[in-house]
Amino acid sequence: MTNYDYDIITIGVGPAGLVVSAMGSEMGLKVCAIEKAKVGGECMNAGCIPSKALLRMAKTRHAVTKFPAMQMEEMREPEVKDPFSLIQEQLKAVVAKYDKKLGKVDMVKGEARFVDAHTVEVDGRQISARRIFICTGTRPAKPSIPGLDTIDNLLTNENLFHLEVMPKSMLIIGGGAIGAEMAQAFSRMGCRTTIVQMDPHLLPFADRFAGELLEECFKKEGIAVYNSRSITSVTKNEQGNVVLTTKEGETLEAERLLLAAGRTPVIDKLDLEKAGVQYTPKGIPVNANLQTNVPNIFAVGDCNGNYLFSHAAMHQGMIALMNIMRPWPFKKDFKKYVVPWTVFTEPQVSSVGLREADLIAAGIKYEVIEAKYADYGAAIAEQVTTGSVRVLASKYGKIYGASVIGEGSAEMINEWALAIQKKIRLVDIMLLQHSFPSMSFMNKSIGEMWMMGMLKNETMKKMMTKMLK
Ligand SMILES: Cc1cc2nc3c(=O)[nH]c(=O)nc-3n(C[C@H](O)[C@H](O)[C@H](O)COP(=O)(O)OP(=O)(O)OC[C@H]3O[C@@H](n4cnc5c(N)ncnc54)[C@H](O)[C@@H]3O)c2cc1C
Ligand SMILES: NC(=O)c1ccc[n+]([C@@H]2O[C@H](COP(=O)([O-])OP(=O)(O)OC[C@H]3O[C@@H](n4cnc5c(N)ncnc54)[C@H](O)[C@@H]3O)[C@@H](O)[C@H]2O)c1
Repeated sequence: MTNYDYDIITIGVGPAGLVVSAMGSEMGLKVCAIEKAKVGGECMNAGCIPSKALLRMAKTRHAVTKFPAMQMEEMREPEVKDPFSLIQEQLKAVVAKYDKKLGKVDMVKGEARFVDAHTVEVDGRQISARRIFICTGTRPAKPSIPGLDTIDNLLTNENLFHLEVMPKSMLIIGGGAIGAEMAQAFSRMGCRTTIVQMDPHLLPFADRFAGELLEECFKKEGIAVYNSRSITSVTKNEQGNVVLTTKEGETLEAERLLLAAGRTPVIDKLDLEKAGVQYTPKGIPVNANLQTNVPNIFAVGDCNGNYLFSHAAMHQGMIALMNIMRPWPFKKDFKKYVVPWTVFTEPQVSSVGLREADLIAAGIKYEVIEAKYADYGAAIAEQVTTGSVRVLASKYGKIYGASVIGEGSAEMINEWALAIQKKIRLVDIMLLQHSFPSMSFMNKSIGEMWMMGMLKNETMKKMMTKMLK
């Protein structure tokens, strides 16, 4: 048997690489983790965590606007000082926690590239392993917009959280998850934000109604949204401001420009050809076990182009690792697990399972059951009446998909994820007591609404009347 330096090498230590490395070493494997930048990857350093820190600050500042409605004296929104240095401080504490988890892992700092299917090179040092996990993530995609390359102070998620001062105004190319979250965060921190995107509604990956509702909320807060736009140029004017023009006739100007127009996999410098690993512009294709076309090489997380979320990356890492330990009949197919997601705007927008468009395309008959926050006593009393829980289900209560827009949605969606994954039906949700007055009580209401619908059916009515007599 060939001797290798390690059982496992992970290239990249973001959420995917962290899970593979930490779990692998906990399982007793000899693990080497290679990271060219910072442990924690995009998520911890330039993605989920700093963006949520900023959103929280923004929410706190914005809360002042709600004072009069709560019988408190009206106040001006407080001046913003230096949120970005605070965020960088907070990140150090977050990353330190994760660093600890890698206690027994041999960490190598540098950029890895393949030498062959079992060997990588980092700064001239060759390291071999029985199995190699590529966990290299993505970087911001750069659409071919005339003039984009001339914007010397272009913002992306990579430098956004290192700003020294809050800009007065910002144009955002993209109305997806990053564009929407950052538009609201910056706007609430006092920066006038404008979204310009080519898709017809915000959060193009969500059901249309979700994007439209979010846009309505954004407009009330003064965030401008331009959908279905074709950007013809971006330039800088004499004042140093960015000027963006569209084919539809707008000329928009702002101090800064944030690019949030999707992602590109970070695979170009890996020398994948030397290992024989196939790839496409969307990422490295993998099978159900997360193996590439070269069986001892795995591609886990964003770099394989499936579901670009941290929880999905971590889950894939766990599944891939479990699969290498399991004999064939017991291997798990990573695509069989549902992937809930949340966009952390206010209202939060969450979804899991099939969307209406998916059901229509597949020719599956479905019913829509919707419970509105505006009809729920606790939400009325707490003044959080925007949004709804909306479930797509069969007539007999099989749950296909759910979205929750509103207060507490990031927590509430996980119940629907469990229901879909474990094939729990609406009757079971109805029969589960939910603490009251939690927002997730509305999940139970959906079960009750479904049952009421069933009882309207003539056959059911007759049956019930007979039984009652
Ligand atoms: C602004 C923003 C907000 C986000 N918010 C959320 C959120 O709220 N929830 C959520 O689920 N997801 C969120 N995401 C997405 C999330 O960040 C990604 O899905 C997640 O980070 C992917 O994890 P990963 O491990 O696959 O890759 P990454 O986190 O990108 O990590 C890849 C690592 O590999 C390293 N690397 C690359 N090439 C090499 C090489 N050749 N050698 C050595 N190291 C290498 C990189 O330096 C990096 O550290 C957000 C993203 C952004 C940009
Ligand atoms: N809360 C979360 O879970 C969260 C938060 C942020 C990011 N993310 C992840 O990060 C990934 C990247 O987010 P993103 O917002 O960059 O991408 P996205 O794929 O969500 O949205 C891309 C946006 O860019 C626009 N766009 C693309 N090219 C354009 C062009 N030439 N002109 C105008 N508009 C253009 C699209 O219309 C769309 O609005 C997402 O896939 C998401 O999974 C997740």
